Amino acid sequence: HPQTKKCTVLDSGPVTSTIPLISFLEQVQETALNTFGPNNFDPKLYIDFSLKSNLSVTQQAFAKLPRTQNGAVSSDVLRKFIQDYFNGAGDDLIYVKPADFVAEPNGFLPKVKNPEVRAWALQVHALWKNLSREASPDVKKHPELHTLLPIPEPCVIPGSRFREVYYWDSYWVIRGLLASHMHKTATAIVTNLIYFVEKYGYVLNGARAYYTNRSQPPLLSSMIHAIYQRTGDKNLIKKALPALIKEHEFWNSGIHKVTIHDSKGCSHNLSRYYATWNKPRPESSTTDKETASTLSDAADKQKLYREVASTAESGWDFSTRWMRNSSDLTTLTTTTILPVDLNAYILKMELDIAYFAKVTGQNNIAAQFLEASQSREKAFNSIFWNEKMSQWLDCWITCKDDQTWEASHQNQHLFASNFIPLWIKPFDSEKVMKSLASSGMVRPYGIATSLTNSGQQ
Ligand SMILES: OC[C@H]1O[C@H](O[C@H]2O[C@H](CO)[C@@H](O)[C@H](O)[C@H]2O)[C@H](O)[C@@H](O)[C@@H]1O
Repeated sequence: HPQTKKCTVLDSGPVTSTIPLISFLEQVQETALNTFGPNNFDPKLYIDFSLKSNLSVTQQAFAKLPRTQNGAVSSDVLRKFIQDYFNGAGDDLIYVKPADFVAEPNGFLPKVKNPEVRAWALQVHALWKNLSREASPDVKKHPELHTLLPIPEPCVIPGSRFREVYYWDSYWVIRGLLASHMHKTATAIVTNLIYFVEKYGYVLNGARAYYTNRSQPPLLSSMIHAIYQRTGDKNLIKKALPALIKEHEFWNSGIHKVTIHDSKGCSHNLSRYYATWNKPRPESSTTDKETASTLSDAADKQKLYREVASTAESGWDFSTRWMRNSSDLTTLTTTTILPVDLNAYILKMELDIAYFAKVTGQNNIAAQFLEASQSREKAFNSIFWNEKMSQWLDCWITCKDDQTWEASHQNQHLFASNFIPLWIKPFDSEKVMKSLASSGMVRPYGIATSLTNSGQQ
């Protein structure tokens, strides 16, 4: 709109400072890419190393490595340096057998009768042993040597290159653990996530020092709700409530909060993804620099890095959902999109908090969060709902002034996220179910994230 004030071209958002170890490991990462080449190169491997000696000793040794005229280090020299000065990625996490694991739990999947399927389900159940870890004592004793963050309880990791606990993965981990009757392990996981809220003010993307600039889809209240339904553990709820209220504040204040006016002039408060970072993500630094290499302007690169990190906060990471041009990753514009799923998770958080407060006799809090949920429900109907398509659509926004935004348009492409509100009681609707069923996204083995085969995640 010609009269709309153009938002700042320069990236001026907040940035969380990082530890010196990360900057050093990024140098090692870059050197490794030059030395070993791009084939099978995983930048995250290098940022997950822990140090055998202190940082300055390691830095000095690195600076002294023999280099060719163009600064390259030979493969043999770099391999030896890595062996001498670093512990392997993931070595600072110790395998631990979950205390409540039994090979065949009583009453396990009672409806599954077919012996072959039961045998397979038990094999899947046994995977908990492979995926359970605790931080080595050295992580607590010498945090400056590790990018891994200490957590108070054992955890379950996604596996493979994801060697640490992740926020939203934990939701499905917990659903699985409950099916496996492992309530203690499930409770330990939420204890770790609550610890993050107490320490950082929100749940980190994952338990690494390079994940302290963003969160992930906020499903903590849903995890606690699932556990409570199974165990009736009121102590857990009492302990969790202050953390959940703090997390709610994180998503509804500062950079995450967007006040938007609808077509009738009513204002609504909704939330967006926004990372406090405007550099390449350390765990993907070489990849992000490559993505930004087509941009010549330093300010444009900075803005793109902010969008990249904010997209990682969405948990979807890269998807045409966040791109203006579906074949160009540099057109990511996540921070100017109001996402249906994020706001649905927050609405669920509000309903869960109200419920937990009621269960523990804190009626004022219950009333306050019920009211918040009603306001968000109104915003859903006004900003996200599309009557013609019978689903909710992400809303692209433009900035009106520093405080207020206006809806620019709804993104009419089909995404699985358009249907997330169905998961929450007030939106349970036959009409939307029909539109999901006919969307083309329901496939034999699950729901596709979108209908665009873009090669993105
Ligand atoms: O399963 C763990 C997570 O894996 C993906 O994202 C993570 O990896 C990215 C690159 O290594 C990182 O930048 C991002 O912040 C991490 O969360 C996946 O996209 C996530 O949904 C998933 O939780």
